[in-house]
Parts: sequence; C-alpha cells; structure tokens
Amino acid sequence: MARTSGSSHYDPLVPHASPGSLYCANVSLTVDSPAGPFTVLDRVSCEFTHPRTAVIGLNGSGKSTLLRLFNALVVPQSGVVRVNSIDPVAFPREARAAVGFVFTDPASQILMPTPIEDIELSLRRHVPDRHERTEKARDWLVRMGLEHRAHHSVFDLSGGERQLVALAAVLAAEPQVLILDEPTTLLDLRNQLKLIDMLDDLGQQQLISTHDLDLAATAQHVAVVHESRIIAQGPPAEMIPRYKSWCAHGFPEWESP
Ligand SMILES: Nc1ncnc2c1ncn2[C@@H]1O[C@H](COP(=O)(O)OP(=O)(O)OP(=O)(O)O)[C@@H](O)[C@H]1O
Repeated sequence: MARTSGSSHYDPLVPHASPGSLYCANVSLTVDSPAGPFTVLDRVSCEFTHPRTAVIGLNGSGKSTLLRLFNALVVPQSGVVRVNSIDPVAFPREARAAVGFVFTDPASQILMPTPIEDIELSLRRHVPDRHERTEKARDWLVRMGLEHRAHHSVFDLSGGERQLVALAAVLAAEPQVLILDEPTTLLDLRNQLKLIDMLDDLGQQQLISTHDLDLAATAQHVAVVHESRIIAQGPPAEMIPRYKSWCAHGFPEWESP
C-alpha cells in the first residue's frame, strides 16, 4: 500500500496522528436547523489506517459529514483532524490536493461539457503535454468501459455513466487518499463489481461511506456511525452482522461520558 508521509505539516502536538492515516480526535460539529441547534458529529475520534475502511450507518447518521472532514468541506467547531498528517482546517488546499473525493452525486463534480474534457482537466497538474493528456484521458475512459461516450455531452450520460466519469476524473489526479461517498448508489451490479475490482487494483488508502454491505465486506475495517457518533469499529465479519442486528432489533443506548 503506497502512502505518502512526506508532509511538512506533521504536528508533534498530535502524537497519534501517524503519517499515512485518516485521524480525528474529539471532533464535534453543531449546525443551526429550523428546529434549533443540531449536532451532526458528537465527540468523534478515529484513526483509519487500513487500506480500505468502510463507514456504514443509517440515513442521516453522519457518515458523509465524517468523510467531508478530511478534505476541509466540513470544518468542526472543536477537535483535531489530520489526513496524512495534514491539518485540513489550517491547510485546506493541501488537504484537497492529497484527498481525491468522489461525491454521491456526480453532477457536483463534473465541470466540463464532455467526459474526455473533464478527465483532461484533472490531468492538467500532472501531465503538461496536451496530446499525452488526451491519450491518458482516453485510457481512463477505456478502463471505465466508456470510450464510446468520450465526446458526448455529460447531460446525455446515465447517472451510472456520470458516476464512473467522476470517479475516473478523481483517480486521474493521482490523489494520496481516496474518499468515496456512496460510490455504488447509481451503478448496476456489473458496474458495482467492476468498481470493486478497480478499487482492489489501486494503491491509495480508501475510505468509503456505503449502504452496500457487500461493498463494506470488502474493507479490512468497518466503522459504524449512529446518531453522530462512531459506536463500533472492527473487522467486517464482526461489524456487519452486529449492524444488521441493530437495524432489526434496535441500536444500543449511548452513555454520555
Ligand atoms: N450544514 C448542515 N445543516 C443542517 N443539517 C445538516 C448539515 N450537515 C448535515 N446535516 C444533517 O446532519 C445529518 C447527517 O448528515 P450526513 O449527510 O452526514 O448523513 P449520512 O449518514 O451521510 O446520511 P445518508 O446515508 O442519508 O447519506 C443529517 O440529518 C443532515 O441533514
């Protein structure tokens, strides 16, 4: 597993934020809502170091918000966050360069009119030569099985095709860490299996929020989020049956420390 640890933002005051991990300590976030203040993250601590970690939990439990901490899309009111030793609050640009973030809704991240142009845009930082960029973008579309869509309007693509284009554009930028928010939502079974094969071939550490327990089972580590907290984490063989049982029979009561 290739992980970059050469960040200049290593913080000796956070001794547990080991290089090459997604770390947070005592992170809380409360937002205003029409019903009054709502706590989205409540004293969350984690250190994800496995090649692939899956985050599972009910709708609205706080999974996406947890993922968004790591590329500075969400700034907590308290606590410490580190991604490969980078502090995303102090260094959001560096964090975003290190983290490839794939959103649930591909429309949020496809910026160009056609798939090939969108992937070329992602390649700009690494591949200065224009022709080489086009060739590499085409290679990504071939990997995704979308070469026949290269020059179509992204608006003519299906939801699943757009999701694959968004994923290709993120991977083309060669991020150190890959974070995917419900990446299989729009995909048919064949593309779900292809996505897992593709993720298996990547060198980056991966953090994936999902309701797809088959995808979660492919992770080495699973964290269960419930009512704004991580309530359990461990190997999928333990966490997934426990989560299914909680869904069927009720979640444990939280005891406030
Ligand atoms: N900025 C915000 N303002 C108001 N409410 C918010 C904000 N951010 C998140 N929330 C609320 O916090 C809760 C957790 O949201 P989040 O998107 O993290 O959940 P999730 O576990 O990813 O849900 P799902 O599985 O449905 O995608 C939701 O009830 C959401 O409406």
